[in-house]
Amino acid sequence: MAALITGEDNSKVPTKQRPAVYIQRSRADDPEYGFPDEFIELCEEHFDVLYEKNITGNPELGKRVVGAYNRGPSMPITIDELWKFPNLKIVVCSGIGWDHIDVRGLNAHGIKVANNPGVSSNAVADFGITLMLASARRLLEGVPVAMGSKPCQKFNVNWLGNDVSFTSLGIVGMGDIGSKVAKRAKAFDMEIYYHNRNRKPEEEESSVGATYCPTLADLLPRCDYVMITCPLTSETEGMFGENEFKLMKPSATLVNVARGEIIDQGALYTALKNKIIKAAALDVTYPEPLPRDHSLLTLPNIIIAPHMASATAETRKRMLPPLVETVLAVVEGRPLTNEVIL
Ligand SMILES: O=C(O)C(=O)CO
Repeated sequence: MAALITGEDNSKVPTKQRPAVYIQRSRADDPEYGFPDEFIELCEEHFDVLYEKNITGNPELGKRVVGAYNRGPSMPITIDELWKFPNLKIVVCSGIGWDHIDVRGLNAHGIKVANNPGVSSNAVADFGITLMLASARRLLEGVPVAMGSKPCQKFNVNWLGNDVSFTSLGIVGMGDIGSKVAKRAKAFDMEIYYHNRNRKPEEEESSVGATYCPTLADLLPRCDYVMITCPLTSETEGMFGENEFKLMKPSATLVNVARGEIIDQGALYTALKNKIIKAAALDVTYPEPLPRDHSLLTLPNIIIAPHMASATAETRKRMLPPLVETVLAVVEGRPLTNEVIL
């Protein structure tokens, strides 16, 4: 087994010349963050391992780094951070999103970028449905009253929420996550509409029976719930603004499990405050977290989660082997199926 390099202890620098990987932050730094120990162990089967805090002490090892692992959008990896790895070939994002990585900048230095698609789609789809149900059934208003953190006088009010079953859902972004949301929503007998760059006949012809909407203007007026599941790109940034909220039903709820920047948050505040739309349920915002005095946090008709849609123990475990496999493929000159190509 290769030595695990731990910052201060440079006596453990391995002598065996094999490729190395850089892990942006490891559990060795803080057990609440970063990649689990299991990932380090998987990496060690093939590579020597370098962490951010011991780069300076290990120039020789830095030269052997071929792959760098990025923890996620909360920790963007910068070109400045990577200059000590002259032989770096690839930056691998732990999740699906790669919008926090300067793909063009890295490509210009001959460094590829890859993401980790597929493995977290079920968890993210589950969470989108969770947010939709929690918002519709006023879960976050009721629970603190029942559990004692809010005054109990309201205990016996009617707690009237709204139905989800037999309503309509608009899915914005019919990729793997959108498709899994559609299947789940069908089990609630929801009418499914979708908007996507490309039409997806399989979603229309399957039992989901989704209806394609070529524009948001077609989709929004028809939907009781709208869920954003598309990537953040220059086309989708700010896609939901004042005009889109006006096109939505006043009884509609917007759910976002994609990226905060897809919604113009100022316009969302105005739409929720003035009841242009009924509610929002977000797993993502910008920045994350929102400053404690942010206007969105003053509204009663919003739920905000801490970007936790993919956070299940099983999903996080499944995410690990493909990360190792991606760098191995590069080392062995095999084709990549998950390279981010712009
Ligand atoms: O995988 C990602 O990029 C996510 O943000 C999951 O929530």
